[in-house]
Amino acid sequence: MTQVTSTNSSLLHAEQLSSIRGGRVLFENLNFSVSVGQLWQVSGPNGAGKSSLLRILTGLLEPSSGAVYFNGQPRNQNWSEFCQQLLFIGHKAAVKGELSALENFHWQQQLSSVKNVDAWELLEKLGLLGLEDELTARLSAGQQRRVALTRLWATKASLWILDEPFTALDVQGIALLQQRLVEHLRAGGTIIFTSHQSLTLSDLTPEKLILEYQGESL
Ligand SMILES: Nc1ncnc2c1ncn2[C@@H]1O[C@H](COP(=O)(O)OP(=O)(O)OP(=O)(O)O)[C@@H](O)[C@H]1O
Repeated sequence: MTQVTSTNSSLLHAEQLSSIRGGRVLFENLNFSVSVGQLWQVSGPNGAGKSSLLRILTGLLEPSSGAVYFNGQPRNQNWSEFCQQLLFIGHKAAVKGELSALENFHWQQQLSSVKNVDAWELLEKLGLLGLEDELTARLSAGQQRRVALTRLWATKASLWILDEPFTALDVQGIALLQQRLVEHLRAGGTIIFTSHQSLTLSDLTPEKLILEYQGESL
């Protein structure tokens, strides 16, 4: 497992993080620091604990031990600011199947409080024009992913945590997402993502955190 030393200036710092799930140690005493403007890729084999780690970083899952710091303070003491700065998209498409693409976008837009995005332009950019009234549950996996990714164009959050964001996307969708990630980084944003593919965004090479599969059960 790659470990990186802590710095006080980090945006997000993981201190001695351990996770035990399903009677198996996924990772132990994991330390790393993510600075503002960095791109981090978490990789490793199926079941290594990548999604679990991302969920711990977002606060959706408690670590078995250790702590997460945000802007130099325990994240829980900084919770409101952390939530304002965070955009998390999990590995499931995270869309409401009973709503249309357009309704999903409006619903997300309400949550993000970003109002100045033209929904029609965005749907066109994401290749969803003509499908806007279709129930999202009836769209293909890649189209559902595109609906979920509309959030990346309508957010003020600076810290993006994305679990397998490229899943199900076609070549054009991957290029569009890569372009959006580069824009966010160039604007000073920070991204932590998981992917099984090695990735270079423009001239930006991600910092790597590699989890190994710990096969032994407790
Ligand atoms: N809800 C759960 N309850 C109990 N154990 C779980 C749960 N979800 C995951 N696990 C355990 O955690 C392990 C790691 O799962 P996780 O989804 O974090 O791996 P991953 O590295 O993201 O895998 P993949 O590459 O397949 O997405 C699983 O193998 C399973 O043993």
